[in-house]
Amino acid sequence: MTDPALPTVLVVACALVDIDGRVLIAQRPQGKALAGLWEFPGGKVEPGERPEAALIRELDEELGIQVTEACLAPFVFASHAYDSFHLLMPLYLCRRWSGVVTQREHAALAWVKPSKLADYPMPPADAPLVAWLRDLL
Ligand SMILES: Nc1nc2c([nH]c(=O)n2[C@@H]2O[C@H](COP(=O)(O)OP(=O)(O)OP(=O)(O)O)[C@@H](O)[C@H]2O)c(=O)[nH]1
Ligand SMILES: [Mg+2]
Repeated sequence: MTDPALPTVLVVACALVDIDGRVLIAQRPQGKALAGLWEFPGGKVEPGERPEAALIRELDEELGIQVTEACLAPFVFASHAYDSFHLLMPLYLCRRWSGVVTQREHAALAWVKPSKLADYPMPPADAPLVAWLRDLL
C-alpha cells in the first residue's frame, strides 16, 4: 500500500502534435528531479489556478508559444505514486498554437512519431500515456 498521507500534486502536460503527426517531447534539465528524462511540456498547477490556465502559462514559459483554451483537448491522464507525492497529471492534445517552439527551460526538444516515443526514456508515470498516444493518435 502507498502512504495515504502523501500529497496529491496536480501537474498539467501537453502533447503538441505537428502537421506530420509527430509529438513534442522535452528533456528535463540537470538540477531538476528526473533530470535527463524526456517529458511532455507542462508543470504544476499553482494554488487558485485553473488547469487550462496553468498549461497555457507553462507552454509560454517553457516553449515560448501561445495556445488558446479552445485548442487544448483533454486526452488521457496519469495517476502515479512517486516516493514523496502522488502525481495526478492530465495530458491535453494540442494541434494549434502561435509562435515558434523554442527551447527555453529544457536540455533538448524532439519531435517524435508516436511509434518511436518508447525509444526515449521518460518518467515512470508517462508509460501509459505513451501507449495511448501510439494507439489513438
Ligand atoms: N511536465 C511534466 N512533468 C512530469 C511528467 N511526468 C512526470 O512524472 N512529471 C512530474 O511532474 C512534476 C512536475 O514537473 P515540472 O518540473 O514540470 O513542474 P514545473 O514546470 O512547475 O517546474 P518547477 O516546479 O521547477 O517550477 C515533476 O515531479 C515531474 O517529474 C511529464 O511528462 N511532464
Ligand atoms: Mg515543467
